[in-house]
Amino acid sequence: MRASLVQIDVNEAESVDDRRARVAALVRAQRGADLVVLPELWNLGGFAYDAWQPGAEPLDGPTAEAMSAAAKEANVWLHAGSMVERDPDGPLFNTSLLFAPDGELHAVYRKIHRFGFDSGEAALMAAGQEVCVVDTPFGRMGLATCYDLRFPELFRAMLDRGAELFVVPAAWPARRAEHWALLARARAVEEQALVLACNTAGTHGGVPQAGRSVVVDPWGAVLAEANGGESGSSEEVLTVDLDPSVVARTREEFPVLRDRQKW
Ligand SMILES: O=C(O)CCC(=O)C(=O)O
Repeated sequence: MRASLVQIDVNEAESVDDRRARVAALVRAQRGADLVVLPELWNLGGFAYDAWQPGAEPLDGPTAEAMSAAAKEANVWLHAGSMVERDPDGPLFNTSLLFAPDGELHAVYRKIHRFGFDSGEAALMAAGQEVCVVDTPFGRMGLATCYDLRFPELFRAMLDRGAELFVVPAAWPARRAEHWALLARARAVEEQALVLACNTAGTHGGVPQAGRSVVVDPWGAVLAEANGGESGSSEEVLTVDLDPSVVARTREEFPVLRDRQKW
């Protein structure tokens, strides 16, 4: 299986329309990959709070439409990262979309843990309520978003629903780049799963982004990592070949999950 994680530079110098068109072209350029992954809120910016209300879209809006078409043209599975979704009844959600190679919307995940404490997502968005694990040709895929990475109980809940790989789009700040790298590996080791974590690059909303998109195997080995860190990051397409059967093999060879206690 070939995966391409597109670590997008999100910055205010580029209009949302231009970025949408540029990202669609980047997805189309990944033809030959099996799975393409984009970061969290790449169209408006994870810290561009003022843009969320005016730029929110429904699930059949221009961003979803462009991503569906790009997945189809490239003939890839596309985890299109997340967008600000406007629910017809009012609230905004931070919503991730997974498209199949025929352009069909295969899964929708609304971010459960909102980042920002008393501001940002926590103030402006509603929390998702549904754990999301879906079948794909690469195994059962669990969907989580950015701050969710800090909550192991969500990953256990996905494991209990059969998850074998996790895809995690993010807009994770450079200031906490080491947390990002550590937590991506921790989730892979504790759930004995593959983790594909795609972050944004550049600076938006005044917040430099960590980059360091990463693919981790169930042993915690980093299979590929993009540029970035505490001093900032730039756009990069991270392509990696992986064997999804490593998950079943690892769980059989080193069966720690069998020793779980429930109380
Ligand atoms: O947990 C963190 O340090 C960053 C989380 C975040 O930026 C987000 O969820 O958007």
